[in-house]
Amino acid sequence: MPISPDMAAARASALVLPVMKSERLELLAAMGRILARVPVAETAVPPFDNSAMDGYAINAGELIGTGPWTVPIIGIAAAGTIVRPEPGTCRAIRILTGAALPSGFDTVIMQERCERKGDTVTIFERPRPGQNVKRAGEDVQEGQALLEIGDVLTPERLPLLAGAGVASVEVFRRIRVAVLCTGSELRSAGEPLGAGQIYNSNGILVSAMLREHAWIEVEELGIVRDNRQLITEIIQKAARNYDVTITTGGVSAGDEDHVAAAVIESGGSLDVVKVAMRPGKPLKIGRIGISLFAGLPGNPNAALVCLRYIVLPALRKMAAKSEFGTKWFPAISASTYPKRADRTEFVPFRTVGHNPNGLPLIVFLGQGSSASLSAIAMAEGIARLPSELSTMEPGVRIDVDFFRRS
Ligand SMILES: Nc1nc2c(c(=O)[nH]1)N[C@H]1C(S)=C(S)[C@@H](COP(=O)(O)OP(=O)(O)OC[C@H]3O[C@@H](n4cnc5c(N)ncnc54)[C@H](O)[C@@H]3O)O[C@H]1N2
Ligand code: MOO
Repeated sequence: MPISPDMAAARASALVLPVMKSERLELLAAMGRILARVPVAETAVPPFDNSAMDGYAINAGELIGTGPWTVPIIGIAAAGTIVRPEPGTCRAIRILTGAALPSGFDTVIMQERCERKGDTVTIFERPRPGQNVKRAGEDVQEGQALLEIGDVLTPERLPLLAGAGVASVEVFRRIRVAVLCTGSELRSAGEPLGAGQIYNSNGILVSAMLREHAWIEVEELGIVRDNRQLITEIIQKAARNYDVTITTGGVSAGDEDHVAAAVIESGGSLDVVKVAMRPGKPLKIGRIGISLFAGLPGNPNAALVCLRYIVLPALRKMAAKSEFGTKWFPAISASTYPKRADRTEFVPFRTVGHNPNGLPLIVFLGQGSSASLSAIAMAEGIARLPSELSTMEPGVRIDVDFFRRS
C-alpha cells in the first residue's frame, strides 16, 4: 500500500539522528551553517549612550521656565571621540550621529529644530528628556544569549553577532551527501548525444538543490549505467563514506530498475517504497548501515518534489537544524487542473494576482507532466493538492511553497 507523503517524510526523518560534531568558524565562513553553541554578547549594543541625530546635546532638566532658550556651545562630539566637559550648567555640545553622549548631557535636539548663531544655539520647544538618544544596551545587553542552537546563520543574523563583538561561532559539521545518477541513456551536457540518449539534468538538479545549503557538503559521483552489480558496488561504497546517498532513476517497475535490489544486496533496508503522490510515486528511502539512502525517481519533477518535501526535511534534522519540516502558505487556485483523488499532487505554479484578502491567486503549469523541465523553470513554486480532492477548480484554497520568497 502506498503511504502518504507526510508519512514518507516522517519515516525518512525517523531514520536519522542529528550530527554531534562541531567546528569553530569565523563569522563569514559560518554563513548558512547551523549553530552548535549559543553565542553570547561580548559587549552591549550600543556599548554607550549615543546620539541618534546630528544636533546639539543638552541636559533637558536645565532648561528653566518657558523658551526659547539660548545656550552657549562648549564643544563638539563626533563618533569615535569622547568629550569630557568642564562642570557647569545650561550649555550645549554640538553632537554628531553616533557620538557618545558626554556625561551630564541626556537629550539631543536635531539641528533642524534649533538655530545656531556663532557659539550659541537657540532652542524653541521644550524637548522630551532623553529624546534622540540611543541608550547603552537598548538593543543587546552584555552577556545576552544572541541566538539558539539549531539556528541557521543568515545574513540577517550574522550582523547581530558581529555587532556584539562575537568573532567566531561553533557550528555543526556539514553533513556529507553523495549524488549518483543511474541510467544507460544519460550523457552529460557538452557530450554528443547518441540515438535514444538524453542529457542528464537530474545530476544538476539534485546537486544544485543541495548546494543551496551551506550545511551540506555534496560529492557528485556522476552517472552509472543500468547494471545491478555496478550500482550495488557504488552505493555500498558511498554508504561507507557519506552520511547520505542520493540516487536518481531506476526505482520503478521496469527490467532495468535496479536501485531497490542494489540497496538490499548492499545489506540495506527500505522504509519507503511507494508513496501516494504525483509525481514521485516510486520513491525509495531506507538505510545502508548507518547511512541514509534516498532513491529519487528519474522523472525530473519527481526527483525535485521528493527531494524537496521528503528527503530535505530528514537532511535538516540530520544537520541539527531546529526546524526541519516544510512550511506551506495559503493561496487560491485561479485555474483548473486534472487532479485525481487518492493521491497528493505537487504542481508547479505561478502567481497571477492577489485576492481581496491578499492571498496569491495561482495558475498551474505543466498540466501534470512530471518530466517538464520548462514548467518547473517558469514556476515560482509548488502547490500541494490534497489527496481527498478529485478535481481542482478556480477559487479553491490550497497550500503553496514558494521556491524563494523574493
Ligand atoms: N509500469 C510502471 N512504469 C512506471 C511506473 C510504474 O509505477 N509502473 N512509474 C512511473 C513513474 S511515476 C515514474 S516517476 C518513473 C520513475 O522511474 P525510474 O525512477 O525508474 O526512472 P527511469 O525509468 O530511470 O527514468 C524515468 C524517466 O526519467 C528520465 N531520466 C532518468 N534519469 C534522468 C536524469 N538523470 N536526467 C534527466 N532525465 C532522466 C528517463 O530517461 C525516463 O524518461 O517510472 C514510471 N514508470
Ligand atoms: O510519479 Mo512519476 O514521478 O509521476 O512521473
